This record gives sequence, C-alpha cells and structure tokens, in this order.
Amino acid sequence: MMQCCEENRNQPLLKLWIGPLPCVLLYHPDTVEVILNSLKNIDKSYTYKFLHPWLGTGLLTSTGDKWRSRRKMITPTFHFTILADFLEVMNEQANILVRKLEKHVDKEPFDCFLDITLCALDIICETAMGKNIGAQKNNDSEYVQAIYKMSDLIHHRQKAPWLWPDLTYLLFQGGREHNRSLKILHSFTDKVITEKASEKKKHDERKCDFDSNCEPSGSKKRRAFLDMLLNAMDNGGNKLSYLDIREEVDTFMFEGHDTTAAAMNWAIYILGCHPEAQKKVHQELDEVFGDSDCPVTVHDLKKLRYLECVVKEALRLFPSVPFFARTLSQDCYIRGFKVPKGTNAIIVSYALHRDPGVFPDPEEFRPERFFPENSSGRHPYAYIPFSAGPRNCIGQRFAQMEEKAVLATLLRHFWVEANQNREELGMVGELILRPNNGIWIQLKRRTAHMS
Ligand code: HEM
Repeated sequence: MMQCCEENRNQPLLKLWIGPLPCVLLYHPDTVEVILNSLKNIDKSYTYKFLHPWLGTGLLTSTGDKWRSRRKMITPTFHFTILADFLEVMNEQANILVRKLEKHVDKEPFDCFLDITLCALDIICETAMGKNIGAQKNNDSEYVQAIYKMSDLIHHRQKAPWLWPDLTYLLFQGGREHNRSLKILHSFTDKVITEKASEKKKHDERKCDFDSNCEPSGSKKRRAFLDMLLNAMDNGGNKLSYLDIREEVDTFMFEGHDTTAAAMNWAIYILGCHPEAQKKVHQELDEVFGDSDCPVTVHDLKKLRYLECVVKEALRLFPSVPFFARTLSQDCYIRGFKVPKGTNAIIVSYALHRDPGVFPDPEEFRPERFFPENSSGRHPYAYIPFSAGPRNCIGQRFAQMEEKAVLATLLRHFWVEANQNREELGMVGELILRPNNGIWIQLKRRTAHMS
C-alpha cells in the first residue's frame, strides 16, 4: 500500500478493492482533510469490526451518538493536571528500564524492542487500571502474552477475507486461540474493575460516615483512568455501566501501549543513526538536568524543546499507526471525484508524511522541520500521526508526555548507537508500524556534560 501511494504520488487518489471492499487511498493533505474534518463521516471501516470482540464498541470503534457521548465524557480524564500525576508512573517505569539496560553497557548489540515495549505496557496498565503488573520484570504473565497474541490474531484476520465470517474463523486454529486469549483478557479487566468498584464503594461509605480522615493523613492515592471512568456521567447524569467501562479500559490498553512503544523504539533507532542530533539532545538534557538524577518534572518537559522536535520527526518518518480508515456514511467529493457512500477511505499517513512538496528530502531525518519558524504555515493535515479532526487521538498529550519522559531518562544515562540500516529493519505496516527484525542498538554510559 505504501509503495502504491509512492508510485502514484502525482495522482489525486487511488481506487482499489481489498477483497470485497471498495477502497480509496488518500495521501495528500487536502484530500485527507475532506474526510478527517467531517462531522458526518466518522464511522470506522469494516475491518475494525475484528476489534469488537475484545474492545466492544469503545471510543476507538464506536460511532454516532454513542461515540459523541463517550468522547464528551472521557475527554476530561485526559486533562493536563491529571496527566501530570501520571508522570510519576512514567518516571518509575523508565528507571526500571534503565536498570534493566545497564547490563548492555559497552557490550554487544542487542534488540531493545521488547524492553521498551514492556516499559510502555507497565505504564499503561498502571495509569489506565491502577494495576502494576510488573511486565518489565516478568513478561511471562498470561495477560501480557494474551495481549500480544490477540493483536497478532486480529491483524492476521484483517488481511485474510476468508477468515472474516465468524463461523469460518472458529473452524481455524486462529479462531480458537482468539477465544482463549479473549477469555484471559476479559477476565483480567473484569477482576480489576470489580476490585476498583468495591474500593470506591468502601471509600464512598467512609466518606458518608464522616467526610474527613478517610485516607491516612499525608497519603496521596494515585488516580487511574479507571477511577475516573467509575465517576464519569453523561449529560443526563447517567453513569457508565460495568461493560461500558470494560470496553474503554480495554481500548486504552490496546491503543495506548503498542503505539507509544513503537514510537519510542523508532525514536531511539533514528537517534542511534544520527549522532549529531543525539549530541544536541544530550546538550539539552545537560542544560535542563545538569548532574542531578532527579525525576523528570512537567516543568522540565516544557524545556526539552529539541527532544520534542526529535519525537515529532521520528513520528513523521515512522508513524506508529501507518494508516487508518473510515467507511463513508454519505457520498463525498474529493478533488472533484465523487466517492460514493459505503467506500472505505484509507488515510495513509506513512505516505502523506513523505510528500516532498511539504517535507523536502522526505527520507532525511531533520528535527529542525518542527522548529516553530519552519512549521508555521504548514497545511494542518500534512502531518497527522495522531489523526486529526473530531476523531483524533484522545491520548495524544499522554503519549507525548510518556515519550519525552522515557526518552529523556534513557538518554540521561546512555549514548545509543544503531546497528541496522533501514533495509535491515524489516519494517512492516501491521496495526502498528513495526521493525520485524527488532531494533538492534549498542549502549555506552554517559555522564552529564559529556556532550
Ligand atoms: C505515539 C502514540 C500514539 C499514536 C501514534 C496514536 C495514534 C492514534 C491514531 C492515528 C488514532 C486514530 C485511529 C483511527 O481513526 O482509526 C488514534 C485514536 C485513538 N487513540 Fe491514540 N495514539 C497514540 C497513543 C494513545 C494513547 C497513549 C492512548 C490512551 C491512553 C490512545 C487512545 C486512543 C483512543 C481512545 C482513540 C480513539 C479516539 C476516538 O475515536 O475518539 N492513543 N490514536
């Protein structure tokens, strides 16, 4: 698909069939805008249906009034002050990662992909559910294995139209494994929600009893998204049901960890290939942190402007979600072409981000492209790693905070060298853009002021 867009860069759009589905591929800012800006064409495409058994119709997969009401209810849980509380979890997990990676300093190249991914998994588990599953220390857990199995199975099914009917799917081994993993995933979230709900009940009762002295003095309890979902209400004052909450928690688990994990891995890879840029990051880190080993604060994050440009440029070259799709609920016109209702519009951000008219020498890694003076006036739909418009990524600020905090912690300790060229990565655009061959790096220790 990526190659197809590249070869037809001068065409306004591409029409093709994927199995029985009529599709258009979009990879120009103005054509993408028509779809993403629309308040009507918000239905996800047919292949998202294979996420339903796991995620139900949570924020990612729902549509119409359900999506509108949920989006409104959940948006406040991503408020900046709440995100700031999550930074503590991000710092803790990033430090565990640093300790794990210590053993590789001045040693042979190693594949860091899983290490970074498990760090992202621990972060989302604790922030979404308030549960520390310690995946960084033990990745053999049934739940961790089931998450990866499930993502693989869903992707495989999306690519194979003969596996689309539920009945046929169940005849295959994949279908049976799918149901096994589903049980593990749901019983884990069920258990966590039940525990949290009963904790909340006890807490509310104590509060009614006497509205103070409930918590031991001085202890500040960490909030998780789940705590906020248990309190959330729609316009009519209705609370979310138990199943409503489960679909949202599962959605955060799915959408909120592989994406950030891939993004951090790609950023480490690309910095490992560009020592000049890495030196600038180190210099900035030294200016902000000096010799201290204090955890990263929100205030520090604001000062890491060059690192932010690195993160953005890495997501341009390697968008974690390389394409996403809508099914048109009404006819629309794109550059004068009538695209009928029912068509699947596939937005190929991987190709869009490589438009040489917007990003000259698109394959070059140049964080400077995102300096304010260089990005002002750029088409607002030319760079959309988090999608754009009303259905953009609700976790964007969370993800940016996590990426910067974890990368800053890693790079305060290590100098990174990458050991692969791009061809050796085995890049594949599945649900997530992944390096099939892993990310092989070497680490050297660094101390502040080395830069
Ligand atoms: C670098 C990290 C991330 C990237 C690149 C990313 C990218 C995206 C993209 C492209 C979409 C649109 C998908 C579509 O239209 O099918 C999306 C939607 C979404 N993302 Fe993210 N995401 C990231 C992190 C997160 C995190 C950390 C969370 C939650 C904690 C999250 C939660 C969601 C949700 C719930 C939606 C659906 C929003 C809606 O339809 O209203 N994402 N994300």
